[in-house]
Amino acid sequence: MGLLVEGQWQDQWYDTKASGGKFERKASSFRHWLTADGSPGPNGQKGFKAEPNRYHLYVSLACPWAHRTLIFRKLKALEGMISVSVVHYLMQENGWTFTPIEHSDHPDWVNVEDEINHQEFLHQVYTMADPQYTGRVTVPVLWDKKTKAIVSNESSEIIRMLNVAFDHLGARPWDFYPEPLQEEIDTINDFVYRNINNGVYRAGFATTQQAYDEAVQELFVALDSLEQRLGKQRYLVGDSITEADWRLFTTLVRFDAVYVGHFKCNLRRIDDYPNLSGYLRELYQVPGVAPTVNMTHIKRHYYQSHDMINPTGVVPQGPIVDFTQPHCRG
Ligand SMILES: N[C@@H](CCC(=O)N[C@@H](CS)C(=O)NCC(=O)O)C(=O)O
Repeated sequence: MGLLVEGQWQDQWYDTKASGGKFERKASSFRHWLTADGSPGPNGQKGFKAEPNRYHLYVSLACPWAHRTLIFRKLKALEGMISVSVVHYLMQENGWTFTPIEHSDHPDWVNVEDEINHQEFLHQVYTMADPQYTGRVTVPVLWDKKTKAIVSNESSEIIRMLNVAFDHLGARPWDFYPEPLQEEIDTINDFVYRNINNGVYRAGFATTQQAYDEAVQELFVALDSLEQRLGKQRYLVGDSITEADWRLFTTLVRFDAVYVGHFKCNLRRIDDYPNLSGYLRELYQVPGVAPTVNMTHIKRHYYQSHDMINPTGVVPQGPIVDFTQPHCRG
């Protein structure tokens, strides 16, 4: 686990000393935009034109942020237009790697290889795009094969691009960010990001009791309020699935298996919330979503990569969770 400083890899963990034991996530660095015609995106940064077979996603199957982009690629039927490389689930002294995984007979086995740039480490892909890059080397990465550039490494923006940029090229016309709902989606996204998506990390990576206590309290107050909300409506915003649901889903699906134990988010399990657990199963059962969830990568990544939290690297066997049970929603 480390970062690049002026293009040089340095192995170091997050520094929480300066922030009183709190984990503070840094903003992503590459913020260009994919658009139908190559015009600049909403943030005014350089636009890249949507073209079939031009773009590539680097993801970790363990990572909740990267998982969002895989779900959008699947549901928007972009698999034939955007290729993918999966990194090894372990993130240690070299960060994300393409080291081959043994046990190819395992049912959750996937090929771990950079078939596009043939690199060994993801940080080498970052320095191909910017030889002087300083910052963290995170997934997901949206890569332009044509100009050998990183379009974006910010998942919330990549899913917005995938939502519309390829529609004229035959993507499935399923709009997860419809105009009349945008304000409400943005509001709930902010709440879910701070308290839940990033809230579990703020709890898990806290290095003082106070920072942990605060994060856990805020996390469960937020989950309790969403439990209420989902008692009155089927989805987070209105009566159809939106981007806000997928952003919450990737945290919920990891919660009982990883965040309860490894990140000590253990006041309650998602399974203890009738509405949230039914909602989670419903989203999991949307055709195409289940194959994007790889519990082997998820559990092994967290329990084996963070050795300051789990020095033995032992991965627990449970809990037994079955997202295929009836969801009883709607
Ligand atoms: N804001 C980014 C966050 C991505 C992120 O933090 N990914 C994690 C994996 S779950 C990562 O790659 N971490 C490596 C690091 O921080 O060095 C996004 O949503 O795309």
